[in-house]
Amino acid sequence: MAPLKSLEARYPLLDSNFQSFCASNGIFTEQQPNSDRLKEGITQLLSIIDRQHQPWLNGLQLLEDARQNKHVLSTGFEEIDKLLGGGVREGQLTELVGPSSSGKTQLCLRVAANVAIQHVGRVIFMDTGNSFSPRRIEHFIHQISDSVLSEKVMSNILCYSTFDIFSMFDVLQQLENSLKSQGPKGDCKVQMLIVDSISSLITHVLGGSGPQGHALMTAAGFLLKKLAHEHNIAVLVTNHMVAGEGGTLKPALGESWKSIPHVRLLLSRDPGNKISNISILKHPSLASGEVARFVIDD
Ligand SMILES: Nc1ncnc2c1ncn2[C@@H]1O[C@H](COP(=O)(O)OP(=O)(O)OP(=O)(O)O)[C@@H](O)[C@H]1O
Repeated sequence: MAPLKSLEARYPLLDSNFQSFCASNGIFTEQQPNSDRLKEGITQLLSIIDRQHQPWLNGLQLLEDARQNKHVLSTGFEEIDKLLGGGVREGQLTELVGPSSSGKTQLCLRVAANVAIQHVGRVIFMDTGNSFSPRRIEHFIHQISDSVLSEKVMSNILCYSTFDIFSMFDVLQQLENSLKSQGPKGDCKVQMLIVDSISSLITHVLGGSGPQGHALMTAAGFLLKKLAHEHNIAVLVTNHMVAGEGGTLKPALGESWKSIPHVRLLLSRDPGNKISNISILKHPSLASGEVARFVIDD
């Protein structure tokens, strides 16, 4: 027990309970107190424990991480990419706010098709309102490129239907477990996670005066940002709009949500007009208020 005990002062986690657990499971025995293999095992165990904690990163390491892992994914719309400095960024939570029929779902489907084609990555689409349309995706794939194999691209877009916030947590947890076990060099990297719409899941639990709804909303935002950051995924969520005071439209997830996403974009389209407008409401490195015009489908 002596070598493990000697580590106790440096690593308080290796307390007497931990040592007894190791001893009772034969991880450490009195017979081999100086075994090199055992020391190696302890070092490995400690590094696993260390990895459970978020490391402190300095500015240089963060810059290196941004350069190597947090790529910008083209949306497939030149005008939006130009507005956003290349597209949506891995590691960030991007929110698309817009009134009903402004084209949020259509834009998500088109972006999903583009990411699966251009970036040869996997896209997870969480459908909360039966809005996912494989036919529409196929249509967009042919629109983007007629030379790609649509079967292969389609098979890289996975759809999960979730109709309440708790099943969304379950799916996100499963996703996190599979990403952890797959490691960074999995066969086909998950590059984008889309939740259309996150507001329809959260507004159900926000009603009433209790604090649980807000806690669930914050937990959902935190989990999405954690997945984005730790697994270098671009997360895109939609937020519908509701009538506020005087009938003016406002995002369904309002004041207490707006600090959660890294990027907030407002989508709008006049009825009967093919041209959509997208403007920056919030961005960590770009000015708000800039607008781009684009056409989702010719
Ligand atoms: N399969 C389709 N083919 C062609 N146009 C479509 C198709 N589905 C939807 N649209 C068009 O796209 C417009 C935007 O629809 P979309 O579902 O993207 O809006 P939304 O912003 O997600 O609305 P909501 O918040 O109500 O879900 C629709 O009004 C319709 O004109």
